[in-house]
Amino acid sequence: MADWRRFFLRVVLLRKESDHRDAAEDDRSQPVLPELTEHRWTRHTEKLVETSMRTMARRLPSVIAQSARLAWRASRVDTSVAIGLNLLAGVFTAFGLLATTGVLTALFSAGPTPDRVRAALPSLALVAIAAALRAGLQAAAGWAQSRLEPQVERLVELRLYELTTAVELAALDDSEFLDDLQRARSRGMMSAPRVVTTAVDVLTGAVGVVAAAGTLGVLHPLLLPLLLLTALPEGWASIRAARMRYVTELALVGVARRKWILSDLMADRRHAAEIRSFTMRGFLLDEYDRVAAYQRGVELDLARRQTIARVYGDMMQGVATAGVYVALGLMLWDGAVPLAIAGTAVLAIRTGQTSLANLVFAVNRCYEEGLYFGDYLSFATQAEERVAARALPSQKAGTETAGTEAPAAALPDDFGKIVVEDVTFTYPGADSPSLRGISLELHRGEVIALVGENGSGKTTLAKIMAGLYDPDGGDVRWDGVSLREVDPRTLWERIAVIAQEYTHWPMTARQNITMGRVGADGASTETAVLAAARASGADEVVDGLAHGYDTLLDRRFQDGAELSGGQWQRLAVARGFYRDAPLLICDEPTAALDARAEHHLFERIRTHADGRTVLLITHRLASVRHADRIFVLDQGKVTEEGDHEHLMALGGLYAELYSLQARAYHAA
Ligand SMILES: Nc1ncnc2c1ncn2[C@@H]1O[C@H](COP(=O)(O)OP(=O)(O)OP(=O)(O)O)[C@@H](O)[C@H]1O
Repeated sequence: MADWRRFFLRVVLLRKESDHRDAAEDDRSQPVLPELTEHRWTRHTEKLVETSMRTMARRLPSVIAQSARLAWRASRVDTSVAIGLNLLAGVFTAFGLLATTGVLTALFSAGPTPDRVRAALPSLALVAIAAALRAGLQAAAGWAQSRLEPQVERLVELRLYELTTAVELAALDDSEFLDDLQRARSRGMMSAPRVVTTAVDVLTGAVGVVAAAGTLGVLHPLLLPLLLLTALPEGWASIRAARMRYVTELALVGVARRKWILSDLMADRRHAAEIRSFTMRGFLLDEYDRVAAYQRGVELDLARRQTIARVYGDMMQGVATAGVYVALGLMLWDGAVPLAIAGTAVLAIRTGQTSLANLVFAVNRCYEEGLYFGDYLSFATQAEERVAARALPSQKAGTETAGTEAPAAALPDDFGKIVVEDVTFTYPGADSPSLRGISLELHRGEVIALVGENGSGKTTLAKIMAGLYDPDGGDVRWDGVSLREVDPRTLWERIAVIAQEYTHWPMTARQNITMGRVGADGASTETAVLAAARASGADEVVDGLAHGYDTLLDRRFQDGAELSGGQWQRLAVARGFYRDAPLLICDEPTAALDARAEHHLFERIRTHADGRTVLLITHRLASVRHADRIFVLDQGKVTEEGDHEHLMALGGLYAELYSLQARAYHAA
């Protein structure tokens, strides 16, 4: 944005704010919480405020081309019908106007009235046929246009979610990427059908203008500029009203965000208990009222100024129309145009006026939606690039996203040894590495424990071993096969992860265990579900549910059940056991479990969880003393390694932490 424009915009906004402060009825017009405006969320509004009609006209073709491509992909038939019928309707508009000349010529000719009317009938029939055909074509084109909307919507939504579920996990730790995703998901995705609709509106308006202008050109070349003269004031008024809306939106961005946050706090079930116990109701309602009062003031002012702009527009249009009629009168007087042509010209000018005003409005909307749709497109391109960068060579050939071809290297179904070699990793945007050269080995059938203080890197290492992040340096190999060389999905087929932060899936208890993976037949799936539930203690939870395994676990739905934190964790553990995977990664699997359930689970893990290899992360050190080997992590490095006895004899961090916990139990 040019500096002077930035300055001007700021002055406009500051002036508006001070106006509102002056006009405030009481001190409730200003919110008391801090400002929530963020530039990156307002960039398009700023752009719209400063965009001139010329810039819009210059950039519009590329927006229209984008929307045409999108519409074409969504439905070739509906796109062709919407465009083709609109063009045809334009032909009939022009045809109907020209036929009107015939009607008027007959009516204005000399002779008795019945004869004149009879003479006008053939042209009148043509006018009626043209009008009926035009209306029919426009209705059919409108139908195709509205059919396009849901198809475009489906296309862009599916594409977005294909990408969000395919990008590597690290992308979702990148705040820039997350911001772009938010923009694409909220306004960008919504704009896709709108950009297509408004592009068709631009076409409809343009066809109407061309039809009217063409007719006027045929009637008399001087009539053409008259059309522009009368239509411009209304176009000016509608653009000006839209600009005012953008400026107001810009000024209210912070206010609107605060309103959403407050309404979410007051209406969401998660906050309900705290609002009551901390007696926050009055404070929140008061703040909401202040924000709403401020917003109302600004919006009422907008309505007033928009009305004034429209009244000016209407007045100017009235003057221009009067001027046109005077000019037409003079042309008639002068004999430059016959009366019938002048009559048709009046009709053509009215048709052209409406179409031109619609066109200007549609151009403005199409450009606006195009800017937001641009967010969607740039996010999709960015995400596609990320997916392609992660894809293996064989996956890249001929595929847009990862996931349709065979992996470059085959991962063994089971393994003899997993080697982690000198792994380093820094989260996107983080200042320091979370892992600094970690090396360890896991042998088939072992129980390996990772221990260490908060933030030492245990979960990060587990995620790298689970193929959720690629290490920056070093490697993880399954019997010599590097995880970098395999399709991560083949790895995910061979591991089960009981994560530290797991999802409370709003599905049935059974689906929470199977997670879409069902066995060869219903009976074997049921047996596996029951075994996994027994192993984790989830069977006791399910026994207490109204519909057993078919109970929906979400209170937002009818008959949905609410589970406690520990009950959810039992289900998460059952999910891990249900996946019959050779490697089981358990990250704090007992944090919410009661003592009995915890003991039961660790017993199973100690006995190798039915033959699996287990990577266990826990702070309950009493539970790791039976692990085959224990790795102690400190600030992203392995500082101690060995079995319990060895580490206790070493007298290092493990011994210190273990003794601390042991003392706490014996203190009483
Ligand atoms: N998504 C993330 N983005 C940036 N930094 C992260 C992210 N997740 C973890 N970290 C950082 O990486 C370091 C290691 O975190 P990690 O979760 O691996 O520790 P941990 O040993 O599992 O801790 P805890 O015992 O508390 O679960 C920490 O300093 C943490 O702040």
